[in-house]
Amino acid sequence: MTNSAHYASDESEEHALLQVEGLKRTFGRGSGAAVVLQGVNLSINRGRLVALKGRSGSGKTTLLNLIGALDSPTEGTVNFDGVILSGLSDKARGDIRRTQMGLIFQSFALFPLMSAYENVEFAMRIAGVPAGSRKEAALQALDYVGLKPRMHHRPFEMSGGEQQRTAIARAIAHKPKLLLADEPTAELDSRTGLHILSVLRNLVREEGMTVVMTTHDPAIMEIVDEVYELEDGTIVEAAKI
Ligand SMILES: Nc1ncnc2c1ncn2[C@@H]1O[C@H](COP(=O)(O)OP(=O)(O)OP(=O)(O)O)[C@@H](O)[C@H]1O
Repeated sequence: MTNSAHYASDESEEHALLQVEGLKRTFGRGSGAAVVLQGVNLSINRGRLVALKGRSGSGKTTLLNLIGALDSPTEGTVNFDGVILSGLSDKARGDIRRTQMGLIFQSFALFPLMSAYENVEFAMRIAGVPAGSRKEAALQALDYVGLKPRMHHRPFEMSGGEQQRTAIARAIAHKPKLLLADEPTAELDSRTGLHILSVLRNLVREEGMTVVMTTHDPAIMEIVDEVYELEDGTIVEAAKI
């Protein structure tokens, strides 16, 4: 990032990894338009584990997609590590997402014909990690989530928890600053879900990663540092724990 025009000028906000201001997202136009986010503000510092909660349809995934530069706001800004995402070209935004963020989806979204190792290695190729360091980084990430012994298995040969741990390994292998997870425990039984949460907790505690996840899961509230509650597209409660 060398284009200083995209850097935020406010020195006092320097420490926040993520600063969301006046974020609005409307889908459609005219009388059929759906206003899904109507002015969301939040500020998240490095090394925090953060939950976005709210009932179904409150706008959690929409907000996560905007933070992850998968979508563009109708109004407002997402400032990621000093860079206003909507001020960038599509390519520059994609580069930031691939190299500085990691994404985990509810449905794991693994390539079915690739082993766990190949899934992780392939994602690093996409993230532009040099060939010489991919193998070691993939093994390290798989080891971190406790999956090294099963790394040659393909998704259909793994349990749901193992698939989700593969998805986490894939999302962290390139050492992103920010990990975004959309309902990471939704498809899992409660015990497996707790295991996944402890992996996320450790990533924050031991690696200093910043994690933002959407959830309906009450167990998640037990382990997070901050909770933002969304209702009808606005934050109705923000709690630092
Ligand atoms: N591309 C789109 N076009 C039109 N409406 C959309 C689009 N994406 C989301 N919405 C609407 O925005 C609202 C919020 O959706 P969103 O997925 O952000 O909610 P959520 O809080 O994540 O819900 P859930 O907990 O069920 O996943 C919903 O009413 C949804 O129908």
